[in-house]
This record gives sequence, C-alpha cells and structure tokens, in this order.
Amino acid sequence: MGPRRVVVLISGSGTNLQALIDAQDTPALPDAQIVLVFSNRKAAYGLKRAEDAKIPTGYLALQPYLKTNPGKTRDDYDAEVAKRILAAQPDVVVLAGWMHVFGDGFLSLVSVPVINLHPALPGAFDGTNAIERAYDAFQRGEIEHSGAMVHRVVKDVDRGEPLVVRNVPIEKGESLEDFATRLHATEWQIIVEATRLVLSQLQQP
Ligand SMILES: Nc1nc2c(c(=O)[nH]1)N[C@@H](CN(C=O)c1ccc(C(=O)N[C@@H](CCC(=O)O)C(=O)O)cc1)CN2
Ligand SMILES: NCC(=O)N[C@@H]1O[C@H](COP(=O)([O-])[O-])[C@@H](O)[C@H]1O
Repeated sequence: MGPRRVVVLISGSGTNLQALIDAQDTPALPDAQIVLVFSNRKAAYGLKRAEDAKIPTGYLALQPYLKTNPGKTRDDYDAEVAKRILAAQPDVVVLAGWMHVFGDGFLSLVSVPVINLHPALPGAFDGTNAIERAYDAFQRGEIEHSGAMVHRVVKDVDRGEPLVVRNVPIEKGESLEDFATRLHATEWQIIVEATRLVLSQLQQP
C-alpha cells in the first residue's frame, strides 16, 4: 500500500511545512510522505524548503489566474487548485499557513480530510493576524492566554471541528515577538500531531 500521502498548502515561510518534512516517517509521523507542496505565492520560502527536500511543488495564485483566464471566477480558481491537489492522490490535505479562503466548491471536490493550522483557540480571533490580535487583547486585559489549534476545514473560516488544541500563555510585559516565538513552536508540534491523528483515523486499506 505504501506510505500515506500528504499534500501541504502554504503561502509563506513554511516553518510548519518544515516541521512536517522533518517528522516524515519518524515515530512522530510514521508511514507518511509529503507528495506535493502547493503555494499561492511564488516567493513563498516554503517552496524552497520543499525543493531542498526533493518534494514536488506547485504554484497558482488567484489574481494571475483571473487575469490570464478572463471570465473565470474565484470558484474556478478553487476548482483548479483542487484538480492539481487531487492529481497527487492525497490521503490528507494540510493547510499550513495557506492564506486563501476556499469556497464550497473546493471542499466538495476534495473528498479527503482537509485540515488547517490556526494560531488561536477555537472561536477566538478567526481569520488573519490572529497572533497580533490576541496579544493586543491580552494587553487590554480581555484574555489571559491564547493558543493554537488544528481543525477540520469547513466553509466557515476556522469554524471546523478542532482536532488538536493547545493553550499558549502570554507573559505580562513580554514582547509580541517573544509571544509569537512561543506560539510558533507550539504550532510546529500540533501540526504534526494533528496530521498523525487524521491519518490514524483513515480506514485501513
Ligand atoms: N473554507 C475555508 N478556507 C480556509 C480556511 C477555513 O477554515 N475554511 N482556513 C484558512 C486559513 N486561515 C485561517 O486559519 C485564513 C487564511 C486567510 C484568510 C483571508 O482572509 N484570506 C484572504 C486573502 C488574505 C491574503 O491574501 O493575505 C482571502 O482569501 O480573500 C482568512 C483565514 C485557509 N482557507
Ligand atoms: N489564518 C491562517 C494563519 O494565520 N496561519 C498562520 O500562518 C503562519 C504560517 O507560518 P509558516 O509559513 O512559517 O508555516 C502560521 O503561524 C499559521 O498559524
């Protein structure tokens, strides 16, 4: 049957992708192989990480796609991304800093689990810039800690079933950078844990 096939979607530096690359075929992520890294940003350093690890890569950005395909829509873009992902025959799709919101079309096309890493707790700070927003909320005395989670992807952004949730403290007087550093280290752990969990839940062949 071979190792389980993992497709990872990125938009940026790819430090969470690197955590998955490093965990491949180790007790942290046994019997799993990243078969495609796909980005919507050509300059995403995560693409270099994939190339260095001899992992096939793909790229397609929304605006260039719309420009070169007059009349096509955001849903058409989502369908094209789905097509390229499905060509890699994934068992799981991991959004690791993928900064594009998918419509229903994508989720109906991709019949395997799609999971997303989000740097906040369920129901708090959905969307972008969650780390900064949580830090600011702490400074205003509105929260006592934040956290990170990996959740199943549904149409409503960051509202899918949480799979792994980890609290991350914010220390009084610490800088945003120090908090973010601690939060990212937590992300690198939970993205591997959640990928392993979802793969373990798949039907045995
Ligand atoms: N249907 C879903 N798509 C995505 C989800 C999800 O839960 N459901 N998670 C996001 C990841 N994410 C937060 O975890 C997130 C990423 C991006 C955005 C967003 O507003 N993107 C804008 C573009 C922003 C940019 O390019 O910088 C957009 O898509 O128009 C919100 C949440 C991934 N997709
Ligand atoms: N809403 C989605 C979101 O904010 N995702 C965040 O993007 C970063 C990607 O870092 P990386 O490219 O170094 O893995 C991570 O902090 C991830 O939680």
